[in-house]
Amino acid sequence: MAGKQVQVRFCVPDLQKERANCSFNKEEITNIFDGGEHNTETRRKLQNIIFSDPNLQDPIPPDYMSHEQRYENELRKAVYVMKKFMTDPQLQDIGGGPEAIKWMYNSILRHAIHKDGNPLMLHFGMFLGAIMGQMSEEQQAEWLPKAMSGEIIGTYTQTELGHGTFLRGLETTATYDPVTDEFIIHSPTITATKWWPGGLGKTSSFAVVMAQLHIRGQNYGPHPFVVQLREHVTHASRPGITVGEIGPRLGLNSNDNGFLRFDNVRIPRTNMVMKHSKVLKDGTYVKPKSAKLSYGVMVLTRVGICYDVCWQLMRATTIATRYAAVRHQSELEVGEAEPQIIEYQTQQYKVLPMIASVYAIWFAADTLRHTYMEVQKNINKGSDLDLLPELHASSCALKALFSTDVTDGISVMRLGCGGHGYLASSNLPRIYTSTTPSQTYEGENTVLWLQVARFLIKSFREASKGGRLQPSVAYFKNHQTQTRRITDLSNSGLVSGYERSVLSMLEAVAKQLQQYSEEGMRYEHAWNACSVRLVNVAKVHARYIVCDQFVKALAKYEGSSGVRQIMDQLCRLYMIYSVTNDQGILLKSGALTPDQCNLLEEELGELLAALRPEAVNLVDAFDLHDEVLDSTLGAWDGDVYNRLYNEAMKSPLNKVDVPDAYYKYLQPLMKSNL
Ligand SMILES: CCCCCCCCCCCCCCCCCCCC(=O)SCCNC(=O)CCNC(=O)[C@H](O)C(C)(C)COP(=O)(O)OP(=O)(O)OC[C@H]1O[C@@H](n2cnc3c(N)ncnc32)[C@H](O)[C@@H]1OP(=O)(O)O
Ligand SMILES: Cc1cc2nc3c(=O)[nH]c(=O)nc-3n(C[C@H](O)[C@H](O)[C@H](O)COP(=O)(O)OP(=O)(O)OC[C@H]3O[C@@H](n4cnc5c(N)ncnc54)[C@H](O)[C@@H]3O)c2cc1C
Repeated sequence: MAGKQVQVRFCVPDLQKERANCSFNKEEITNIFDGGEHNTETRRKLQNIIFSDPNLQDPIPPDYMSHEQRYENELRKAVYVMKKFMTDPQLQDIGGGPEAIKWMYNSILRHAIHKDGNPLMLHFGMFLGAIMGQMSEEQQAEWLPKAMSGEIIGTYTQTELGHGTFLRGLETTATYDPVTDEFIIHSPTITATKWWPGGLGKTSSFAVVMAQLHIRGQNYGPHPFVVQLREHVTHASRPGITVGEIGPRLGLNSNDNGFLRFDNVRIPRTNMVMKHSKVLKDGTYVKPKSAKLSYGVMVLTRVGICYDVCWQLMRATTIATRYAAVRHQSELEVGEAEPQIIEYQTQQYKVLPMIASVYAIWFAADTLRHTYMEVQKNINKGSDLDLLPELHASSCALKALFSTDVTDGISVMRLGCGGHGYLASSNLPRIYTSTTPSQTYEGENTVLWLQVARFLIKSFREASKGGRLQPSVAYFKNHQTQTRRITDLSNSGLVSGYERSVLSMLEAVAKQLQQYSEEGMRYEHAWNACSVRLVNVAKVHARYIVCDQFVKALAKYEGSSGVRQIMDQLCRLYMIYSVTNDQGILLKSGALTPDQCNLLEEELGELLAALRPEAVNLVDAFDLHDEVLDSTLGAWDGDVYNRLYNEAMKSPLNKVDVPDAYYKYLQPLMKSNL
């Protein structure tokens, strides 16, 4: 147990001092992020199993491996995990087998086993997600056992060379042939080539393929189909299939992201994924309740990404905070000992708001997950889909906001570790390169912001007509009666300040849209001409949601007073950090005055000072195992300098005193200049 470990494990004196006085129960916080005591126990049990298993160690640091070695090493571990989890009796109490694997890959532990991606990530994420969320019960009975057991490995292939964002523009076709009761899957152009899917290059034997459904010359839009790509046993690509890997990326280089082309590949009609839309044998198309239900796997993944980036921020803040408590530099007072860098207010301003952000993200992600589950329940019951626009808008808003905040936050954590933060052994570079693509995949963020804006403008118009509003925009109902200025600076006052700013921004942009329309501009062009403003208002609305959820989560919190108190401080810090960052917006909308901004900035300084003594304890409470951190700077013992030195010794260049390259290139140059 983390609490007990504190008593017995070695750590450097600086960290001992930090840990000596803790005002709250760390274990209670650990349980929050695990989703309950039982989950904490399960995670720790899994940790003990996987981190003591030599088969899950890397033979050399992955940074020194070739492209092929990295892929092979991660695939080896992923398959080992699957086999081990299928049979290990210790795992039976968490469902054993596939359930245990799913459990692990849906937790922070996946980042500990697979440090730079995992060839089976899309299999466990979107392929299984598509089977469970998009297939009929009959289809699930056929496909789920095969996918769970690893008999087939799949991925989700939607993006093409020519189109990622604009789904309706996909070019891959699935044409129904009623004579043979088959679909013909085809890539008519170079730009129709599927491009990017994880695990597609060399790993997957099957794929869910998004293709334009054509029946008797009519296009019914993009629909998902299951296609076999590789033969059983030999794994050779099947006739009509051209498949391979797309080459090195900024990060996640073990994922074998791939390309895929189809040359009139025939699949049975029943391989269309048919929970929502169907094609009958005679070619009749059965419409879904909403055309957007086939986008459901993306929505689920956007929810998952909110948690995933939160875990990345937990790792980065733990590393940077511990390092800030161990690192001494410069002078606060002339002639005095060099202080821990965490004593500098500017350093506190780097780490503490990011620690607070972890909580903010977690609570908002949890609410989003519940909305997702409610919508799923309604879909399964066949009841109305009223909440679908709310779910779409909130999942777009939070995925876009959190992927941006966390990527930026990780960058700040790296800078906060000075030069050592740039070393691969700090793990901050890899945490960064694994997180930044979340701003692009599963919906490029600008595009998602524009989806949110579309929802906001629609809701704003609805509000002015007194119409029904979705929960996240219920506050629009007051928009005509409210004055803009807020008078109290409490958390609820600041939340209200955000509400008023969103409304003020919406009013202005709606007016501009109207004006362009009156001047004869087509709506789509007017929209484009206002889109920078539209993205801005969507971002402020998203920040409002997160602040609001944080305050609401604490209002419901029933734990100890110590934890409650520290979370109140973190919530306050998050609110003031956000508002002061956005003060231009809040001032412009008239929600705040310059004097109020000054008061908030003063309070921000006081909060940083109040939270400073708790910083290390706060990140300890995330309870991240050293294997999860994988960092010379962030390990629990704080033995930073020995770790840095030992890692440097692993560089292959240090195997010999004088490398061959010297004799080949440098020596001739140096000799010729003698
Ligand atoms: C403690 C428990 C923890 C559990 C945690 C579990 C953690 C799991 C870990 C997760 C790991 C994450 C690792 C992820 C790896 C991911 C790999 C990446 C995979 C991919 O990238 S797959 C490809 C993704 N591609 C995209 O996202 C494409 C983006 N484009 C689109 O989504 C759409 O094309 C777009 C932009 C929405 C436009 O669609 P379009 O059809 O053109 O729609 P319109 O703009 O015309 O709008 C029409 C109308 O429809 C509404 N709409 C659109 N989409 C949806 C939707 N999905 N749902 C509901 N409604 C939707 C839209 O709002 C419009 O409505 P109107 O009423 O205004 O008309
Ligand atoms: C690491 C990684 C893993 C991935 N894994 C998968 C996977 O497993 N399966 C899969 O199918 N795909 C996958 N993708 C693809 C990913 O989903 C797409 O790259 C993403 O949806 C963005 O689409 P795009 O590349 O076409 O970008 P584009 O849409 O071409 O974006 C380029 C620029 O154009 C702008 N833009 C585009 N449309 C608009 C608009 N309407 N309004 C304003 N601006 C616009 C964007 O904001 C952006 O600045 C992956 C991508 C990455 C990076």
